[in-house]
Order: sequence, then structure tokens, then C-alpha cells
Amino acid sequence: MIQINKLSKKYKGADDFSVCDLDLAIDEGEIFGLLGPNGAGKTTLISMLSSLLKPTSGHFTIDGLNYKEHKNQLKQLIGIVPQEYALYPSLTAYENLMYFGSMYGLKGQSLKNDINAHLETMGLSKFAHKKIKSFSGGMKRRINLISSILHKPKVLFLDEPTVGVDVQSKNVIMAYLKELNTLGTTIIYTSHHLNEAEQFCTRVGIIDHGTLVCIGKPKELIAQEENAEHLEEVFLAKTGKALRDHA
Ligand SMILES: Nc1ncnc2c1ncn2[C@@H]1O[C@H](COP(=O)(O)OP(=O)(O)OP(=O)(O)O)[C@@H](O)[C@H]1O
Repeated sequence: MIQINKLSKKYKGADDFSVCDLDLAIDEGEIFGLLGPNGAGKTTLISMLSSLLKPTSGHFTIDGLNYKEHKNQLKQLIGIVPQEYALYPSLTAYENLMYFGSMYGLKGQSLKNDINAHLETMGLSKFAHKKIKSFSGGMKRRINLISSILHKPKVLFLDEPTVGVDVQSKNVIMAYLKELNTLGTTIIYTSHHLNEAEQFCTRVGIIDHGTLVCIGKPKELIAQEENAEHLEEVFLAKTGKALRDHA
């Protein structure tokens, strides 16, 4: 479904590459977790794949479509849930979703029905007509997610979808993603929650300093690492214990 070849990104003025010569293939129907320490290059990679950021070199295709030649087709094919909320605070949840649906050419009763169904699944029906600015972080994350999948993307990219949300919201979000995946959506997401990734992902890739340091099924990676019982131990063995502070 996704084929990445020698993909690199060096930001303007930066000394180093944030993503460097990265090769990766992700199959249709996968839930692929992109893991790595702060500054490893996860957001940079996912931003390039979701066409938010221009690669410095290399290329990739999604469902056979090249990002350089098929920008508009790719826009319909993929959904993007960025780290920051992309919502209008002065509009209601419903108004936001109607707006984002219309951006994909959706309209009419079928859009309204879809919005109502998603709000119901996410436990937000009774807040549909409240303004976003009154919503908690977990509620905003759920609306943000709905706004990205109204056009039924085949591939969904999420950058830390459960950061800053409580356990209840997290459970609803992860169950929702699982359901989308069961219905056929390929999911690629970044996370620092290793336990969650261990349970949820078909495969994970650990990235550090812009390159993939290991890739595989969580259970296999754990079995291959001496004395490891969980993905966290694999992660620390592959990326080390040094802090990644920089300014
Ligand atoms: N706009 C930018 N300009 C210059 N350098 C950047 C920019 N965005 C990110 N970087 C640098 O690129 C590297 C990778 O950053 P990136 O945000 O992709 O990492 P990450 O793995 O997503 O980290 P985190 O877990 O903290 O979100 C870091 O060294 C970061 O400082």
C-alpha cells in the first residue's frame, strides 16, 4: 500500500538530516506504529507521507500513486490527523464537521447522517451543537479524528492521536481506530505509548536519528531481544537511555 524509497528530509538551515535515506513498505490493512525518541524524525516522516512537507530527496507511492504526480488523487485517498488540533474554536462540533466534510466535496443528508453516526460512536452526540472552545482536550481529539475520516480514506495517518487525553478518551479513540481498520483502513500512526503500540499494532518501526533501527511485529521484536518482556525494553535496547534534549 505504501512504498517508501530512500526518503530524506533536511530542513532549511539544519546541519543534519531529520529523515535520512529511509526505505519502508507498509501493506494494505496494517496498523503500523512509528515509534522513536523525541526528535527522532517521526513527525517529519509522517508529514512527508501525508503531503504536508516536501521531501528533500527520495520518493514514495501510496496505493501506486506518486505524490509528485497525483496530489489531488492522494488527497482523496488519505486522511491526516495532525498533532495540533485543526478545528475552529468559535464553531460548534457539528459546524466544524460540516465544514471539513465540504472540503472533500461531501454534502447533503448523507454527510449529516455520517457526522451524526461518528459523533454517536465517539460519545459526543449531546455536544454536537456546543462550541469547540468549550471542549476538553480529549473531546477535541475525537472531533479532530472524525474530521479526518469523513471522506472514508483508504489510508489514515495520525501523529500522536492520544497525546494529552485521559484513559477514557484514549480507549474510545483506539477502539474507533480498530473499527476503521477492520472496515479496511490502513493506519500509520506515531506514538510514545509503547504498551498501546504493543497491543494495537500489526507491526512497528523504531526510528532514531532519522533512520529505521528495527521493524517487525511487536511479539517478534520482543522475542528477539534478550530478556525483553515488553516493547519498552526493545525500544531502550535499540535507542539507548540517553536523554534527547536539544534547543
Ligand atoms: N521546522 C523545522 N525546522 C528545522 N528543524 C526541524 C523542524 N521540525 C523538526 N525539526 C528537527 O527535525 C528533527 C526531527 O524532528 P521530528 O519533529 O520529526 O521528531 P519526532 O520524532 O516527531 O519528535 P517528537 O517525539 O518530539 O514529536 C529534530 O531534530 C527537530 O529538531
